Amino acid sequence: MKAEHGKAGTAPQAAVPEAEEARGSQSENLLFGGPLLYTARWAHHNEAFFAMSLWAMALQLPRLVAFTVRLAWSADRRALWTVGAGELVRGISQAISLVAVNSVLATVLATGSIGHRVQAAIPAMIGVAATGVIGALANAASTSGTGRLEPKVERVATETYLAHVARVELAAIEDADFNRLMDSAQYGAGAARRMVNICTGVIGSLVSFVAAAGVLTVLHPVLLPLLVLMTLPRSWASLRNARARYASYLRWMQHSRAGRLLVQSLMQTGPAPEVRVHGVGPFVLHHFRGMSETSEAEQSRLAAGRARVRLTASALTGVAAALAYASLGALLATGVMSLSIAGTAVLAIRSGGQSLTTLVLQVNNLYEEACYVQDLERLLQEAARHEIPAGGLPLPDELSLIRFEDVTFHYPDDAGDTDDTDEPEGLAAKEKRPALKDVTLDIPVGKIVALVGENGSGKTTVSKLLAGLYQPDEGRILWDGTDARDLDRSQLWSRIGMVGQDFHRWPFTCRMNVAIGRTDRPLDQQALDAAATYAGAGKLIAELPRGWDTLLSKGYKGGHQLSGGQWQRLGIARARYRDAGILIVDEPTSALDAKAELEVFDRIRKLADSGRTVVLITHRLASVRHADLIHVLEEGELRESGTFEELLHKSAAGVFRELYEMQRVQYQDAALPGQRTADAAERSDAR
Ligand SMILES: Nc1ncnc2c1ncn2[C@@H]1O[C@H](COP(=O)(O)OP(=O)(O)OP(=O)(O)O)[C@@H](O)[C@H]1O
Repeated sequence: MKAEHGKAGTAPQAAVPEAEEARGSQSENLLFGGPLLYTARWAHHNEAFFAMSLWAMALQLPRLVAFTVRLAWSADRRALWTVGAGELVRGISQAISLVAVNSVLATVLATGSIGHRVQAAIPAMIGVAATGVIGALANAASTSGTGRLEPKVERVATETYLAHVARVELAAIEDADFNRLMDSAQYGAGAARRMVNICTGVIGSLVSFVAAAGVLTVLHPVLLPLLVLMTLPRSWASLRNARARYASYLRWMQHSRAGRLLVQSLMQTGPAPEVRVHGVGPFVLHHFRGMSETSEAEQSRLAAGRARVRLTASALTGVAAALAYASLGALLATGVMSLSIAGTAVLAIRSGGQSLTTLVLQVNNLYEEACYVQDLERLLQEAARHEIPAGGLPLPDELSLIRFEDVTFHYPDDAGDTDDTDEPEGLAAKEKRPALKDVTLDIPVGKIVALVGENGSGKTTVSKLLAGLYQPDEGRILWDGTDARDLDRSQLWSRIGMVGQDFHRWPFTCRMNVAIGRTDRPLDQQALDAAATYAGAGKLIAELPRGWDTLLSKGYKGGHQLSGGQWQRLGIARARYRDAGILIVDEPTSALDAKAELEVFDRIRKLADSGRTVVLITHRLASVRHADLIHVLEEGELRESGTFEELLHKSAAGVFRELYEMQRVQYQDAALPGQRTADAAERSDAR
């Protein structure tokens, strides 16, 4: 995709007026709530445009080439040496060849018998042939070296990118600016790969050009400036076009991503049923076309600009060429230059012109690719800034209490990005409510602690902070008195197992979907079986077409689809296989049948008996009856804490009691025919 934006994901034909772009297309507004184009203001904010000024880029280029060479060095040193040496030899052989050609011409055009002149030119002719052979061999070595090097450089760059991204705090991954950078930087690996190829070309063309320039300067000092003059317009044109492409790419990046999203929504298995039953297909297609047309307009605008710039450059090149050949003619006519020298000069101008044009084009390509490599480099720097700190205080082996102390937390504020004028009015201004406010609560180790409350009350947020995925804005999370910020995070995570509401369904085999809970140990089939039994997934796995080896992803050969409840069992098995001291289970039974739900809660209870801490988030209040401690949250604040009995008998106005009453009534009203409802039983028992 890179600068080409691709359809719908892509960018623009008839120029779209700026004001119209700023308002966004109908599809953008309807589907995404506003225009998707980034404003130049954002780009300035991120120094992207600053870095694109020619002078700034000229200063950056050596550094970015060095960055790529370092990548190549770590990818395959031998191949790098082969490429470097191959290109150097090729360039030198071209230079020697030009000198030899000059010698052949001078000898053949000299005075004397033709047989004698040809005979005298034979050594130089052999020289031309030999340099041709050496050049071809060097070229072959360089080509094969580049072929080996390129994919490795891309792999090393991609690995570096992914390794950095995987090490950043969750808050960074959710941050809109960091996401934009990840978007633009992902093309850096491909660009680094292309830069290797271009760099090798640059070495070759540079050496050839220096040779031709040397010959020209020796022939007559005026020839070299003429040659440079001929190449200038084309250089200007290609640099200008590269800048325009990159600027457009930056601006349309988010639009491209949204376009790809639309395409994928029609291809993936997840939305496939809804796409059909709800007839979403034609709707999405309609908007795909709408977004494509907007981006086609940008492509056309770019193409028109490109054509204009190229036309101007061609005209200027024509004038410069006429000037160069007229000067050569004048030198010949005035007898300043002999015919043989003029012949060599024409050859040198042609060869030097070709080398210089190639050199300029390659430097220009280098410049364009360097823009993307620079994004990659910037991402690595930003990722390092947001990196999860390594090391820290060790966790005591025997923990007794985790305490939230006056914890206030806001999620990374993507809505409040006021730097971007595309922001829908009012959003940024709206004060965001904290997800947690002054929360103080205890999680005694080895106990079952339940978090309950209405949707959006902050239960999952508490569990994520507990798991060290975010840090509080205010307040502290103390692990036996030590602030979690100072603890070694990798140690902290080794103690935690999580089954989130949206735990990931890996498109891998059933075995890997459980074993991925603990990848730092060799695969242990016995432990896998035990975890499956624990989660009540033994029968389900045994009945899968290939048992543990069944691929759990429709759309691949042999892929199998599980039901929501079956996936939930695997999620529980995964957390159990992780075998961590603190287990966080967020709505573990929402998709389970009644029997399975009872079994799961029973097993969760037994975990606490073996000394593990269970943090249980659930809306089924009857299931928290056996919790040692229940925290009730409302609108991000802690309302009540206590045991089931304490909370029920506290007061009629208690939040827990109110929620519990609502659920209890539902079941009582639904008593089976011939059965007494609990209320009726209570009433008659009282009598
Ligand atoms: N990743 C996020 N980024 C921004 N805001 C978030 C994020 N996750 C949750 N929120 C917001 O934080 C608040 C608390 O959400 P949380 O998921 O903790 O609630 P919850 O009690 O677990 O709700 P539920 O019962 O629906 O799972 C909500 O207002 C929600 O919109």
